[in-house]
Amino acid sequence: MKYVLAIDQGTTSTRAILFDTNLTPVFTAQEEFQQIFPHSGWVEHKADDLWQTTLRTCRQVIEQAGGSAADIISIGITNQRETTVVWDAKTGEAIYNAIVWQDRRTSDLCRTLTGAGHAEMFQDRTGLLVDPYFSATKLKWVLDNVEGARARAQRGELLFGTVDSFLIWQLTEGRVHATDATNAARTMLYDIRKGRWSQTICDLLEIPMNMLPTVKDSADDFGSTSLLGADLPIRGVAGDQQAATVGQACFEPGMLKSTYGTGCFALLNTGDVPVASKNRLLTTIAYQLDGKPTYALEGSIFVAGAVVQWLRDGLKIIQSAGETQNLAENADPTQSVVMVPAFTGLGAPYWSPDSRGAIFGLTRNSGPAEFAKAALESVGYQTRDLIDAMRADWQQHATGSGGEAVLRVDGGMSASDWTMQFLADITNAPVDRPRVLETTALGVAWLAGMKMGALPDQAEFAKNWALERRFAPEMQAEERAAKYGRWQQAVQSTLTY
Ligand SMILES: Nc1ncnc2c1ncn2[C@@H]1O[C@H](COP(=O)(O)OP(=O)(O)O)[C@@H](O)[C@H]1O
Ligand SMILES: O=P(O)(O)OC[C@H](O)CO
Repeated sequence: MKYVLAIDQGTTSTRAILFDTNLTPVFTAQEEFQQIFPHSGWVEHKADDLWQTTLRTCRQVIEQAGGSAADIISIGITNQRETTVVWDAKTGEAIYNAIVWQDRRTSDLCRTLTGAGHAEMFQDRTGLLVDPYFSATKLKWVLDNVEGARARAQRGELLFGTVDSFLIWQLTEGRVHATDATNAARTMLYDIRKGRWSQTICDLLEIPMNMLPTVKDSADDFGSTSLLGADLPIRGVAGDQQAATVGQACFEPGMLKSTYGTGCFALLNTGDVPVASKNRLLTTIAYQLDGKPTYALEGSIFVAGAVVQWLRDGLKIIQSAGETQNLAENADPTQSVVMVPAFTGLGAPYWSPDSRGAIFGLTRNSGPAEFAKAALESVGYQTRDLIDAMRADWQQHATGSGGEAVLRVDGGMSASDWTMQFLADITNAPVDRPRVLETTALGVAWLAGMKMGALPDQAEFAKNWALERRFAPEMQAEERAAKYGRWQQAVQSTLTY
């Protein structure tokens, strides 16, 4: 049997998955690694943990498949995005821990950049809002705070990369320093229209451009590795949310996917047009094939499944995530408890880093069931915020009817039927859950296998997308408006600007 190996290097764990040539996942290995919180709002990973868990999980799946690496046609890498690594160009050793996308240490610097009038320039070039979320200010922080870093970078002794780049460098033993356009688009250093690193931004942030990786297509030649038992080509690379967009076959303008993991990330394909958002969404690259970028509007929510983890690990009112279903079904329908899970600030469309969570509408009878229901509903409300913003941005650009807006969902939390039904109800749009929920790994496996000519082309791949269940909106318009109104009121009162 022949396989494609997908590496999914995520925020809390690394997974290696072997797909057969029908794109069925057949073997999986997964390893969690340490989360480091040195100060409030700081989040780091040991770069070597990201690499070692990658190497180990890859070796484990190959072992599971009978040990023959020669059966692997190609490798694809998908990754937590924005997370920033700076490493020694000779040894590959990181000079500082990986600074994770959730890290807020550069919020003052971002405020200064915005205050100095640079926000528009950043949005024009990169499609992004100036926020600590992205790599640029994290890289500047390393250059400013690790002794001798900037001088060493200027001498060409240090390299920068997002996690994909770091792993490619390690896998190819230093031969390839590259990334793909989707990852580059998350750095806040890349001009998404011109398709090259922005000299203006690098000058402003004093980032030596010689430390930046070469930017390639999402299906491209990223070298090969001989560390897994055979010489294996790396041919697919994409940031995890973009890989999920590909895995969901959202190839037509107007198609929309939303992934529900720890956070939630919705991407709307806008075709070859980089739509500038007027509603505080991000403009990004969904994928780049044959040198041609396909753009997307993205809404990023920092807390989705994480609110369920909080019910389990913080409040301890459930033992497993699945229990929320039963609790929500049995909640008192006369209560209107609203939870705003702004644990680490609010992402799109509010971008309020200093907001904190709040609960409204408690009565003496509010208990675990009402809390669980409010937690699941908060995910639906936040998605509605994004979709309203997307619709507003998209309507100005889309021509023709565009058809019915359908939301394709995936990620761990999309297993929750109750949440998916509420999502359909509150957005007033059908929610489609596919049979394969491993869309992130699937997307990059397809990119890597297709590049080798071993998997179907884009049209054929899109045809194979299969629906498991459609959730159709059932809620009455009046109830929807009343509920969403309460959410809007609640969220407004947590904003700090
Ligand atoms: N049945 C469920 N109901 C509600 N939430 C769930 C359910 N199953 C998983 N989750 C949530 O989904 C998240 C895990 O999804 P996953 O896609 O593995 O996330 P990540 O890739 O971000 O680690 C967890 O936050 C968990 O609380
Ligand atoms: O690793 P995940 O699945 O939490 O995804 C993280 C996103 O890429 C951050 O932008």
